[in-house]
Amino acid sequence: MATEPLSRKETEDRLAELPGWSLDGDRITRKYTLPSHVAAAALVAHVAAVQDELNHHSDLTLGYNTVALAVHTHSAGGAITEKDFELARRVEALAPAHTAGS
Ligand SMILES: C[C@H](O)[C@H](O)[C@H]1CNC2=NC(N)=NC(=O)C2=N1
Repeated sequence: MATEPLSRKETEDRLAELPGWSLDGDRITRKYTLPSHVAAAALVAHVAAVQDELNHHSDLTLGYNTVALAVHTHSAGGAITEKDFELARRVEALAPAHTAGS
């Protein structure tokens, strides 16, 4: 998986395919709302397992009924790379099973 920084246009093109995700400074971010705090914690555990699988570990924050991700690539100097979008797509794919919404 390439870890070169993506251009602004490459980033925006990929974000257009990921509703709910947006650019916040030098990271791509999304916040999910869950039906309960325990459901939110379960989503955190699931995302953490995917992060280990991909060896790509974003900030992952448990709030009250919420889970927030802020993703960039440390090894690319904090830039946004294709690895960030791979993680975002994987999280999008698993979120519906947790009834995670915007
Ligand atoms: C040694 C290991 O491959 C690196 O530390 C990985 C682990 N997880 C990571 N996560 C993120 N977000 N960026 C990285 O550059 C990164 N590098």
